[in-house]
Amino acid sequence: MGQHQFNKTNRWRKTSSATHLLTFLRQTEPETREIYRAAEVFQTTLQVLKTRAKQRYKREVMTPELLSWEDVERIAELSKCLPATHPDVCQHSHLNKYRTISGLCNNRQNPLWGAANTPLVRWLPAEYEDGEREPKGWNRGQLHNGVQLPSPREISKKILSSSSKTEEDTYSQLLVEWGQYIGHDISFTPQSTGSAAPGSSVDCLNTCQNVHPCFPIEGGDVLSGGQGCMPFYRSTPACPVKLGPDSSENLQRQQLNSITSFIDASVVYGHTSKLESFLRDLSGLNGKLAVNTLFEDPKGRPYLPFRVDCFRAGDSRVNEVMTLITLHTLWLREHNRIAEVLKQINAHWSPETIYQETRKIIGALHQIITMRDYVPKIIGKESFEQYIGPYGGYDPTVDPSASNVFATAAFRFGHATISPILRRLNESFQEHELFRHLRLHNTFFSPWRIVKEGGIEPVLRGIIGSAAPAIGANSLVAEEVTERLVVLNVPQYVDLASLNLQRGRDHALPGYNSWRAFCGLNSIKTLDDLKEVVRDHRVAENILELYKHPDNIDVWLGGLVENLLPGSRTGPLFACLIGKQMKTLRDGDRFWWEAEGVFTEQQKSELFKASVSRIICDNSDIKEVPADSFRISKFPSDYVTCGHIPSMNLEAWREEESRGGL
Ligand code: HEM
Ligand SMILES: [Ca+2]
Repeated sequence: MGQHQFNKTNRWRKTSSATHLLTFLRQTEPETREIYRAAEVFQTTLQVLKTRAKQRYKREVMTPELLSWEDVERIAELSKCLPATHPDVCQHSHLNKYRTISGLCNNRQNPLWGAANTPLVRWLPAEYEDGEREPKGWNRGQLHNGVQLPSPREISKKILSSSSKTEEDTYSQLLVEWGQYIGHDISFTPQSTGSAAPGSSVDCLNTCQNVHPCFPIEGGDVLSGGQGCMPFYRSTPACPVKLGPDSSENLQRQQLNSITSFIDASVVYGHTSKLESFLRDLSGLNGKLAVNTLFEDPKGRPYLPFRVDCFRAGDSRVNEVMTLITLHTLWLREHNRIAEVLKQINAHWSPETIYQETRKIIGALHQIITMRDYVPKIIGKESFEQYIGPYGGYDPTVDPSASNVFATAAFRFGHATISPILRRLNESFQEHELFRHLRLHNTFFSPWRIVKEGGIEPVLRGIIGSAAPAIGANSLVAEEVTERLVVLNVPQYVDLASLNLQRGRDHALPGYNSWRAFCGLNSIKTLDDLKEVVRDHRVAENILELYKHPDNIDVWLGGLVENLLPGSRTGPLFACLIGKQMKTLRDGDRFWWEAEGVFTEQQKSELFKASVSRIICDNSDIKEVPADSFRISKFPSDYVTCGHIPSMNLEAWREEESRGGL
């Protein structure tokens, strides 16, 4: 612990509770902001014209009825919101060796597929209230299937929020944490901020009216900040990917994914050159990532670098919870460890080659751990075979972009698996004497706790040494996140379950039944049908009582309460949607670790030896681990020493000097 620490500590004390600190967190990159400002101008212009037309003709008028395609193109041009042109640089041979940082050109025919700052794709058409951009629930009093939609906060309180969670007996907390971590490699949907909407002077924190970009959540309770509703910012719109008579879908509001959808360790390296440069140790000439220059852990191991007083990593959500910081820190260390070994093996490699080769390995490890160790436990072995199956090589016809329903509903299944307690364990895997367990809300945006409270080890032991919460139909989303969640730009507690439901409506996701049909599952027509598929009869009754019509059930809620498939943590709908998405992320990725020509056979067999347990052994003070850290094991009887955990032999990366690097 350096002497700097104490000065820094005071600074933390003063600022950690201040809301302005939050503006440094979950921040979107300037590139993303520019894109969504243009999209806001474009969408707002169309909206204004549409509203005028509605007043005049006394009915809903769709944009193609109102404007010619030339008009639309002109508006897009003036808004600087033209479809992104395809760069014709994708044939360059240097794009064969390593991924671009933005994901561009992964697919040579469709360079934007899976790239950062492209729209979330639709697997089913959007269902806006006005057909184009007003979400369901926007026009109060508007009926859906003859009834009004229930308020997300009411649904949350009556069905989702739970004060207790039981533990399950198979998996460790790592299964939950890996879900959040890898979700942050796949999608990040940026939100508009109050100032983003051109010409709008409305402050979303102080209004209960639906005025772009504010879509406040009604429900007059304690979370409403005294004004009767909870603030909510709509997700930013995307610019159209195509304009022309056959692309009316592009005139509908679409949402952005600001990061690469590929499982490419963008969580570690970022998704823009600027961020990547910040994260690299360019002056060290060693291919490593930059580390924190003010603090290191008690054993001299590095922390993530700071920006202001928060950690900075490839994904801006890193500070949200201490468990995320812990996983990010492990990967930073693993990069630097591998880079060092590769430099020893290939002394002739340039720093750039060391960096890129290490990045390639780290990307592959993210893919292996996700697809081999994580996904089958989530959707079950049978669904894995049904929706994903064995690898058959790169398929350039597959679009690997994240789908809207995956990011906005299916992969948020994880919110029902959040533990209300963060366990911090000592070397005997008992509650730490100095750093006690914490209620989850005390771990939000608390990077200082890692530095001041024993480094990552107490949290890491808690992640592998405590059981994941069981998923019960009547104990769904922990009160720690329905009553005490902290998010960017909102200086009061918010409710994650309400945000998820409102987000689904904001994005115009079709209802639960439409998605069941998409997955070939039967339609729910009656209470008895619902009772068949939902784990708990009382929950099924409550749902129909609130929604009144089964077609209105929000997809996130419906998916969440389904009977779990055997040996899985999801019901049939989410297993289908997650399975389909994972398949596209694998088959549509030219750099998938198993794709031909990406790694040699020998390298592949080394990569396959990797595991989270090994990464913990190599990059922390923990020297006894479970053989499989995703499974809960008894300490010490079922733990093994690190010497028994297989590790990659990086000799497989040795290259003759003549073949050179970059
Ligand atoms: C302590 C744990 C967690 C917290 C505090 C948290 C919090 C949040 C918040 C605030 C959002 C944005 C909500 C909105 O306004 O729409 C979000 C989005 C999301 N979360 Fe979580 N989450 C946690 C765990 C998880 C887990 C375990 C998973 C999955 C296994 C997950 C998957 C997602 C996904 C897929 C999104 C949407 C990402 C995007 O496209 O922007 N989260 N989460
Ligand atoms: Ca990614």
